[in-house]
Amino acid sequence: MTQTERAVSFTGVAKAFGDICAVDGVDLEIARGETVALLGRNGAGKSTTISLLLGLNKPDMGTVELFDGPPERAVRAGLVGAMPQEARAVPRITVRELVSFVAGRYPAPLPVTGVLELAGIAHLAGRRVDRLSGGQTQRVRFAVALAGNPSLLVLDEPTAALDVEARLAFWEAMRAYARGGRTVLFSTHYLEEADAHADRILVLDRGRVVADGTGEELRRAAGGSLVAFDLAGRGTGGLALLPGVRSVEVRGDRVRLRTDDSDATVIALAELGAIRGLEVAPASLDDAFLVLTGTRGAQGKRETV
Ligand SMILES: Nc1ncnc2c1ncn2[C@@H]1O[C@H](COP(=O)(O)OP(=O)(O)OP(=O)(O)O)[C@@H](O)[C@H]1O
Repeated sequence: MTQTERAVSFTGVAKAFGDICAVDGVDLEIARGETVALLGRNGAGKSTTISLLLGLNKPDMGTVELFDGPPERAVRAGLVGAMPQEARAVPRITVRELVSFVAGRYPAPLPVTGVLELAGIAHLAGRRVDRLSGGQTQRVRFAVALAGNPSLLVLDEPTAALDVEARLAFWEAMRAYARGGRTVLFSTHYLEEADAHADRILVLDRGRVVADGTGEELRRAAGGSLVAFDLAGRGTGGLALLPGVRSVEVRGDRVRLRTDDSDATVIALAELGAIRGLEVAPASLDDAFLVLTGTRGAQGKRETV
C-alpha cells in the first residue's frame, strides 16, 4: 500500500494498563475507502485500539499513523469523525445545537439538516441531548461523528442499544457515507454485522489481530466444513489423521470433524463404514470466530487469509 492510499497504519503497537496488556503488538493497515470491522469479544482490545487510533491514548510501544502523520494532526485537520463508546453527556443543549457546534469545528462540514436526516434524528432536532433514550443517544453520537464530513469515520460499537429498525437505518446511512469514498472503521461483537457491512474483518483477541480477511476468508481459515456422524460404539482413534481433518470434537456418541476437504473426509469415513447419521455443513462464521479466538480448537497465531 503506498502512502497516499493509506488511511490507518499501526506498526508494532502495544498498550498496557498495569498488568493488563490491552493491545499486544498490533500491525495493521487500512486503505482509504475501505470499510473495516474490528471484531472481538468483551475485553479483546477494540476500544483501546480505537482510542490509540484517535490519539486519545498513547501507545507504550510502536507507531500509530492516520493519513501518514500522527493521529492528532489528522484529528486537528478535521479528517476524522468519531463516535467513542462513552459519550459525555452535555446538559441542556439540543440535538441540533450539539451537531451544529461539532460541525462548526470542522473546515468543510456537512449541512446540519442533512446530517440529522442521515442519522435518522431530524425529528429529535429540538430535543435536549440529556433527555434521550439509549438508542436515540446512539444516533446522536453517529450524527456527531458524521457532522464534519470526515474522510475517516471511526465508530465504537455503533449499533449497541439500537432496535432492529434503527439498526437497519444505521447501516444504510453508514454505507451511503462509505460509498462516497470515505474510510470507515467500526467495532462490533456481532459477526453478522461485520460480515454484512465490512469489506474486511479484523478479529482481535487478547490484544492481538488473530485474523484479517473477508467473512468468507475467515470461514475458510477456520476450517471450511464440518462433518458430523454417530460413533455407534466405534472408537475415535485415527480420525484426526483422515484427509482434510483439522480437529475432532466428540460429544457423547456424536463426532464433529472440522475439515478443509469435506469430500476426501467423507470418502475416508465411508471406507471405514462410519457413516451413520452423516451430516456435512459449511462452517458458520460464528464457528470460525470461536476457532480464531481460541475458544474452540487450538489457535494462537494470526491467520493469513
Ligand atoms: N483505562 C483502563 N484501565 C485499566 N484497564 C483497562 C482500561 N481500559 C481497558 N482496560 C482493559 O484492557 C482490556 C481491553 O479493553 P477494551 O476496552 O479495549 O476491550 P474491548 O474489546 O473494547 O471490550 P468491550 O467489547 O467489552 O467494549 C480489558 O481487559 C480491559 O479491562
